[in-house]
Amino acid sequence: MSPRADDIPIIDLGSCLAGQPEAIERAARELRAALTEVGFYFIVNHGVAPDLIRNTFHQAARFHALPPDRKMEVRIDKHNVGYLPMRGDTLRTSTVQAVTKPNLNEAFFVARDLPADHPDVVADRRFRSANRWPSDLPGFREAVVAYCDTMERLVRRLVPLYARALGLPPTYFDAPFAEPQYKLRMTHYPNQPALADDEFGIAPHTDTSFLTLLAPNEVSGLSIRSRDGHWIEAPVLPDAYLVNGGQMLQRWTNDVCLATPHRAVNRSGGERYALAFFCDNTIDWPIAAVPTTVGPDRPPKYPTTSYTDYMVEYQKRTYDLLNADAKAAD
Ligand SMILES: O=C(O)CCC(=O)C(=O)O
Ligand SMILES: [Fe+2]
Repeated sequence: MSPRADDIPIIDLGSCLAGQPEAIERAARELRAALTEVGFYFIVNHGVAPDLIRNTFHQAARFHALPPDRKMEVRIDKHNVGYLPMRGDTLRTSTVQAVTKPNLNEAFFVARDLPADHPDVVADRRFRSANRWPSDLPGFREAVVAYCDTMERLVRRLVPLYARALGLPPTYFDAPFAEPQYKLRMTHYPNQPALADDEFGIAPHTDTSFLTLLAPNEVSGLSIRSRDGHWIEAPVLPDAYLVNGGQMLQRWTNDVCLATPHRAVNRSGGERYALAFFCDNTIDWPIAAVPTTVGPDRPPKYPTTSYTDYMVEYQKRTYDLLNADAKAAD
């Protein structure tokens, strides 16, 4: 049995990142179990410097401490970058339960920091925009970009394990993840002392991602719905990233891997911040079930899609604010 924190497996990346073949195969076996039975796992010895993580949490707090009008200057746009105000989204897409109340959080979203003269930025290509950085917040952009670069490197080291976990050659995901699409969500959850019935910091949902990297959080509040339907509080495990699969992973694996519902409520008595790095394949890569997850008895459950098509539809259903903007533009 591999180690677990409550019901969530812990995968030690130390020796696999050092390239030991047996360690890679063992981690791949543990990863398969995690992805198919739980949908969440912790990673330890991931190589991300604690100072970098601490500083990125600090940057999240710095951003959210800005006056509201400063934050509204970088209000979220159709590319899903920028500031999402408190109660700015309702997770209507949730298959977990009917969600009617908007989320009690505010968030700042960052994507790959494309230069203003990048052809996709110039063309205003959906989800390939320049980021919306706040003015007069020295060092913020550099720190956040450094964090995203580190997360991207970690994903590059994880995808060979995903390939092995799925019985594929280790290089299988290298090309689809050559330039991954990603979003860093820097979320602020105010303390919620009295919990209204269906009001959450973030309501029960599954992520859209292939994988999400949740930075080690000292403040608890996240719960995960187990397959038998009860909610498990995610333990606070110092220095461990918590990783989960989302809807894109289900599509890539024909539902062999789980997208496990989760939710967060901050009852810590203080502020809670979260750093969620949602990562997907290169924007144009066709998203279809990998060969080891289909067969005569297991036909593909989903039509082939693309990041853009999928996210356009998802956003329409999720973001109140964008919908209001779109209506105003009609
Ligand atoms: O706040 C957390 O710990 C998790 C956040 C989350 O699930 C999300 O942003 O999708
Ligand atoms: Fe999530």
